[in-house]
Amino acid sequence: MKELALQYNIPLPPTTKLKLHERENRAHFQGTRRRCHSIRALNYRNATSRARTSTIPLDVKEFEENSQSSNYYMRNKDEEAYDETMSLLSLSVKPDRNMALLDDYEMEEMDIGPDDPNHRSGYVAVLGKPNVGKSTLSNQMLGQKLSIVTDKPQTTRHRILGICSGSDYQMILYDTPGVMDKKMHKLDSMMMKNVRSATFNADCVVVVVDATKTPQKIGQVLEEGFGELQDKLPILLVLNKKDLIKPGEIKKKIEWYEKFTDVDEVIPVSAKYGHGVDDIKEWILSKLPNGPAYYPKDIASEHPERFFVAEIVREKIFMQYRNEVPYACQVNVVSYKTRPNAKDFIQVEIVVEKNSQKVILIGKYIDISETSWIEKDLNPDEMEGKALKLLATASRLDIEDFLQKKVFLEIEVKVKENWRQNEGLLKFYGYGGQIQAL
Ligand SMILES: Nc1nc2c(ncn2[C@@H]2O[C@H](COP(=O)(O)OP(=O)(O)OP(=O)(O)O)[C@@H](O)[C@H]2O)c(=O)[nH]1
Repeated sequence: MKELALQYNIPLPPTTKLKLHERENRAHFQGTRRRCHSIRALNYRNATSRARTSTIPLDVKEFEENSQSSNYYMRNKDEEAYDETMSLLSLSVKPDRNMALLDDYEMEEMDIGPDDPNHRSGYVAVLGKPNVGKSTLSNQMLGQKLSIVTDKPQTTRHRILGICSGSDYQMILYDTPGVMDKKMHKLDSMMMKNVRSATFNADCVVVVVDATKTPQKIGQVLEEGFGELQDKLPILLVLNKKDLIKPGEIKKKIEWYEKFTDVDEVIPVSAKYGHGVDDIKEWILSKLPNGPAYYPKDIASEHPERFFVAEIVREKIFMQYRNEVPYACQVNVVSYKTRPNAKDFIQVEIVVEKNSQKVILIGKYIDISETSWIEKDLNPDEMEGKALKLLATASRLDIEDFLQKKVFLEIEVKVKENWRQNEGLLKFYGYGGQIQAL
């Protein structure tokens, strides 16, 4: 009956549909469990009736129409209001725990025990200034790389949701963009708004600071994170990069933070080397409320695969180019086709603000100051036009490693003047708190 309904695209009650989706996912990701980046949020449900392959990207107009209907749905949690065409994933809605309820077969399959009164679950917002190591720490806690890590500040643009599960707990981490002093573009303001909505859902907050820097009050970080929120959440201050300073200095800095900030605890760590990460987990667990899991335990993120594909390409851009160019790039996966007897076909566009940036990305001429990939003994003339090819190869290898399968990757560079100031485009690119679900 359910299969027939799906076949003829007859709307099903949301819960049924969600369960069907879970089964599809389980079959699809057989053998690659830990890499399953499935989606189970409340407002993703109707995307389940579409094929996993999505070829036609939404345009800005369609996006706006859909986001309106999804807001409508959020206001009226009434199944009649469910819009069959919507395929947007809201990053600010906490899923209903009941939506994750599974049948016996699924519980057994996913290694979830029966109702455990001591089970804990909740949301954790990871906040801090740019480049302090938030993404490195989140990746360490998750045990896999979900957020991109570079030596350049402000590389995290979206809130990355990572799910870390154990037999008796589930912590859902929001790795947020670094809190900035100055907001240069509309993009920066929208990113900061998203930082705030991460704490809106959170049960506790982890503020990361750089141990090599002079201690600083964390007021701005908390203000950006909490906004108008009245209730103060438990706050842990993580003194990161302890490997770079002397033990005596660590002690002094811990004392300073304990004395001059209003945090519940200070823990020194070295996220890069995994030192102290278990202490952070232990602190978080002590703050999470009792309750069942929000997501099945084998799921690592709520974001779709195409989101991570775009993030991988963005990371490679940061590694290959210098100065302003990486910051002016927006990466979109415009088409992702899974093909049964061929490699997956992924089409990516990189949007830049000026033609001069496009020229640098493609590598039509080489400006040593803008690129970091050029090797000293290579003649720049020989490299002409090869920059994009190098970028595509580096990206493809990482995407294949991430997806655990071979892909065909095509990258195109486009110019959209001042996209970082264009609110409509920014929302379309996911900075308004909603990303395209497929
Ligand atoms: N030595 C050392 N380096 C670290 C440590 N943690 C992070 N780093 C480095 O610090 C740099 C920034 O790390 P990220 O994790 O990208 O920092 P972030 O806070 O997420 O940065 P934004 O995207 O700007 O918000 C990278 O080069 C990391 O390798 C650490 O414990 N020790």
